[in-house]
Amino acid sequence: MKSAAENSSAPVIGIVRLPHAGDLALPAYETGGSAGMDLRAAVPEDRPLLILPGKRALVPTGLIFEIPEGFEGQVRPRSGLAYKHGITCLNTPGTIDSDYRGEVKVLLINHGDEDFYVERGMRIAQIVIASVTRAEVEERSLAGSTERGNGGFGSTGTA
Ligand SMILES: O=c1ccn([C@H]2C[C@H](O)[C@@H](COP(=O)(O)OP(=O)(O)OP(=O)(O)O)O2)c(=O)[nH]1
Ligand SMILES: [Mg+2]
Repeated sequence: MKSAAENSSAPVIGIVRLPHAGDLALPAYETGGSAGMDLRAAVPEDRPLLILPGKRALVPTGLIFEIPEGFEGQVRPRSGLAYKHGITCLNTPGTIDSDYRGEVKVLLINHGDEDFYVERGMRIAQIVIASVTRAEVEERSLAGSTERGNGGFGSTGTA
């Protein structure tokens, strides 16, 4: 499989380190076929961030992403953290707009029943770069008829 660097059509994501990112590793695809690049927590080495059961926290990454127009970043949970500790992203997938120039942060929630400490450098979530279609909006007086009509929320049954 081609790496992103070998794939000439791959969008280039600019990344700017803020001072508290220090020498943390930049987001990277962990395997050749990974969809997401893992994001690391830029919390102080000597001050892990405690998330109590049922509570949430905005975790800094120390990074500004410059995503090209036509793409977005989707911040998604890591299944290992969810399975082992009940830690997930509250607003999932988080949306990183291509025109956002602030620090990317990850909103974690502790759905587990034990205290969870976010340590510096911990891989807390992953970011998937996806293309975006921007649509136009057109107001209409009537919606066209379809087989489904207004059926939803289980209207087709379960079996
Ligand atoms: O998990 C996330 C979600 C969002 N953001 C940043 C990037 C994004 O471009 C911006 C706005 O996100 P969103 O549109 O989801 O939030 P909003 O509540 O609609 O805020 P705004 O009014 O600023 O758009 O916040 C993050 O850093 N992490
Ligand atoms: Mg918004």
